[in-house]
Amino acid sequence: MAPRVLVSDQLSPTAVQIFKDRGVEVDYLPDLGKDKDELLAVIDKYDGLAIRSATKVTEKLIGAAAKLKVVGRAGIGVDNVDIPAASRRGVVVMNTPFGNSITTAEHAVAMMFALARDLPAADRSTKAGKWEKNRFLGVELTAKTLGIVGCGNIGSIVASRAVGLRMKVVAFDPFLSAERALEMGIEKVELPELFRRADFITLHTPLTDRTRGIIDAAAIAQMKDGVRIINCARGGLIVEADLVEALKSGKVAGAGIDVFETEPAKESPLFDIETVVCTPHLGASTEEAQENVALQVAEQMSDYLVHGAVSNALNMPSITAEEAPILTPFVKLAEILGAFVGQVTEDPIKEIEIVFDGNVAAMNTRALTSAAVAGLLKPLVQTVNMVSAPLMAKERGIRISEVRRDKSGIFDGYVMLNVKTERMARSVAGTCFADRKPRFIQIKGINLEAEVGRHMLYITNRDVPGMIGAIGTALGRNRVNIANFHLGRDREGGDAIAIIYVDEPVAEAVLQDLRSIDGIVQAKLLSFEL
Ligand SMILES: NC(=O)c1ccc[n+]([C@@H]2O[C@H](COP(=O)([O-])OP(=O)(O)OC[C@H]3O[C@@H](n4cnc5c(N)ncnc54)[C@H](O)[C@@H]3O)[C@@H](O)[C@H]2O)c1
Ligand SMILES: O=C(O)CC[C@@H](O)C(=O)O
Repeated sequence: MAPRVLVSDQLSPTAVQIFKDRGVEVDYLPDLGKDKDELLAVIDKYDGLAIRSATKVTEKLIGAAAKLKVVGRAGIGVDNVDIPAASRRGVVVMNTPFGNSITTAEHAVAMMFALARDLPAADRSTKAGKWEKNRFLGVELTAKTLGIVGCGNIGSIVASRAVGLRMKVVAFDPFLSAERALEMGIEKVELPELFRRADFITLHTPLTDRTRGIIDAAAIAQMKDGVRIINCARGGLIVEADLVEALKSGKVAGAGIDVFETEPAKESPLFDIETVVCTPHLGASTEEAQENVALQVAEQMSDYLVHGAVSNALNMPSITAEEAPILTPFVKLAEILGAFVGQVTEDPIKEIEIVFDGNVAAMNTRALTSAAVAGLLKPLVQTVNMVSAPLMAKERGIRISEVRRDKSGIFDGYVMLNVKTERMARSVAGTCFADRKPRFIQIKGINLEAEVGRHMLYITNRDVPGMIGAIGTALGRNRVNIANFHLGRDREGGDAIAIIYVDEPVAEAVLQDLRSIDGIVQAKLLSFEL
């Protein structure tokens, strides 16, 4: 029987045609995504669901979707899809990472012009017959400083346009290397400096725990008087109440807002402020971008449903059916090693070397490398996947190399990740035993053997008596249950590490408590998707 796909958001007709051409039955019901109950009632009939941002793919919806195999997002952001829930149910989630980047960058640039010359207000006033020539005194963009927060696909396109407009561009992005910034003709700065120097600030990060509320009252206080702020990325990056206050006081001279804390935004205090230009999440809305993303999502979903081929999946590696049983645990291992380094590293990464030792060297190391790089980039680039990770690393000027070598130690095979940042080198190695469970076997050159858990404490300390007791007491005092405790040290009395597998995530206050123990150098909470 032919697979059946539901398109529940507005998508270009190209998508429907492609599904049909590829032998996939398709129901195009572009308003269904807005009606949660109706969607819930019919979703069990479909193998695929093609969406934009209106359809919310919740755990409940996935639970009701008995046949669902793939969700295809015609666009970039997947914050409307519960990916862990989809993964748990074996539903592949795909997006189209580059199809609307130019269009969205152009929207941000359009916002910048609109703010610089007060275009919407001038339009309203002129059409009202007021001819207020003296009221609208704009500012030039030439020679002004644009601060870009998040310089990935879209941010770097905005940068290139702004450079063409003869603006000075400063960018903050932990994954932007100084070399890449130089290549683009922009300056890499830290966030406080960007706030201090920018006349215009534009946001192009995903919405993550680290970026939520990145523009709040405290951030605005550091900015120039009269700064103009643009958000064509995600609502939630700006604390809207704080922005409203700053607009009212005149500290912020204008704001271009395409995305809102709550969408659809039918009302907002921002709407009452004359210097705010709002659009209803139109960043990706051009004929070209919608054509690109519709075509791409329909091709990808059809390929998966008809041939089992996977591309641009956020929760599944691209692996053939034959290699899957052997490779899958090592793909997870590689991703975990990457996630370990990604979570403990704050500097821009310059080099990643992946060593495949023993029997691992004979596997599909490309998939393993992609998984390691995806794991490494994930704490910052939420939507990275195994397909996009190598390209994203390249765009960020990160050099990747692979080393394959014969068995060199007691393990039949293992994977080691050596990462160089601008300031330091890091190394972590792991393997899978017959039980297919990933284990850390070496961190910073220190041997240990630690099964990987969802929540782990990574502690570095001096090798002195009493550390285990002190750590255990601090965790007990804070009612943190220890599932497993692993230790290692480089030499007697030297540097030591502890990897502690805990049942629940640990609060920052507990980490502070641990850090206050004499002899502890650092304590971090790490999370892994298992
Ligand atoms: N308005 C729209 O219609 C529309 C359309 C497309 C994309 N988007 C949104 O635009 C955003 C950017 O998309 P993209 O394709 O450029 O993504 P991307 O992943 O290519 O780039 C995001 C960049 O943000 C950086 N970053 C992550 N955390 C950061 C932090 N704390 N501080 C500074 N930088 C940080 C990452 O290193 C990365 O380079 C996403 O939120 C996406 O959902 C909106
Ligand atoms: O589908 C849209 O209109 C918005 C898409 C955009 O938010 C994205 O993340 O790609």
